[in-house]
Amino acid sequence: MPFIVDVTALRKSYAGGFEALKGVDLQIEEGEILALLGPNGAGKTTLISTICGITTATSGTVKVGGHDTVTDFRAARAMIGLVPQEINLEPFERVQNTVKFSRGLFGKPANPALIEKILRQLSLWDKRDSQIRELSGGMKRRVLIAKALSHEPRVLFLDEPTAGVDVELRRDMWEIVADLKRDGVTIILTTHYIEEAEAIADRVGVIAQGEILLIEDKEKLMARMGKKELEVQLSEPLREIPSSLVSDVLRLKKDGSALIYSYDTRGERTGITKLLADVAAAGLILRDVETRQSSLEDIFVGLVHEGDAP
Ligand SMILES: Nc1ncnc2c1ncn2[C@@H]1O[C@H](COP(=O)(O)OP(=O)(O)OP(=O)(O)O)[C@@H](O)[C@H]1O
Repeated sequence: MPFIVDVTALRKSYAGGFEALKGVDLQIEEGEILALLGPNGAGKTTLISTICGITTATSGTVKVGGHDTVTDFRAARAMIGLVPQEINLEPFERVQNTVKFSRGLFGKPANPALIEKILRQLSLWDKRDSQIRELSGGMKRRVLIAKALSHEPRVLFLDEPTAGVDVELRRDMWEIVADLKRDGVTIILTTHYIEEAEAIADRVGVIAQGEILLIEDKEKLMARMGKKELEVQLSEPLREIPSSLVSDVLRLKKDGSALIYSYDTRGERTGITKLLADVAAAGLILRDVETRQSSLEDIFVGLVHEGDAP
């Protein structure tokens, strides 16, 4: 099946010569949720804006639903819904009218039943006659999503949908995204919140300094790069690791209360039995042991940090 979004060798230099995208390739399958993670200034918004045809690429091609976003702009744009980072709504307009108007801009005939469905899905139906200025920040974000969905796009871009919203609303947003996926909408979102990618994405892309450093199925990524740690809590804190135990995979917790042992979950042997025997032989008394899996956050920080290296 052809990709619903197909980006090839995309470059963008802004006036002044700053290269915000340095040859990005990105293929997205219909119906998936892709989370793009990256530090400030990585190029996430530039990438989304270029795919949506709001920013002009310096070179490279973008196809959405098989339509080139330059030579076949209208057909490509009709397939795309974009929820921008900034709230750019008309304060005196009413919710329902704003959403209807957005649909009209795409030359689509009025469809009150669809607008009602969208407003209900986003819990905005009760607010349909409110003026935008009367809404809370979270409600305004929902209106942005409703506008973006009004022309029935197949691909929805959400640029930091939950930046600055409270925990409850963030969870509501995640449910909204899951609902849209069930309706078959492909979703690409940018985020600074790793737990957001962990919670909702099928695939995760990491972008830094205008390049995609990695793009992979979330579960596989976590299994492949995941390391485990064993924390051996001691009954008496230590000042330093006893010489018989010194190794590159063992470190002392800052307060000296525990030894932290890293091991690879894929290895045939974890080395834990030997470690515990060595700990006992060194005369240390254990209080407790705990294991933990490294998170997407550890993976992300490691990658972006590597990207900074000269
Ligand atoms: N119109 C512009 N003119 C010149 N430089 C720009 C312009 N827009 C963005 N940039 C630069 O391009 C780089 C990428 O910006 P972009 O907004 O795409 O990053 P981002 O990953 O979305 O960041 P954030 O997470 O902070 O939103 C930044 O260094 C930014 O300063």
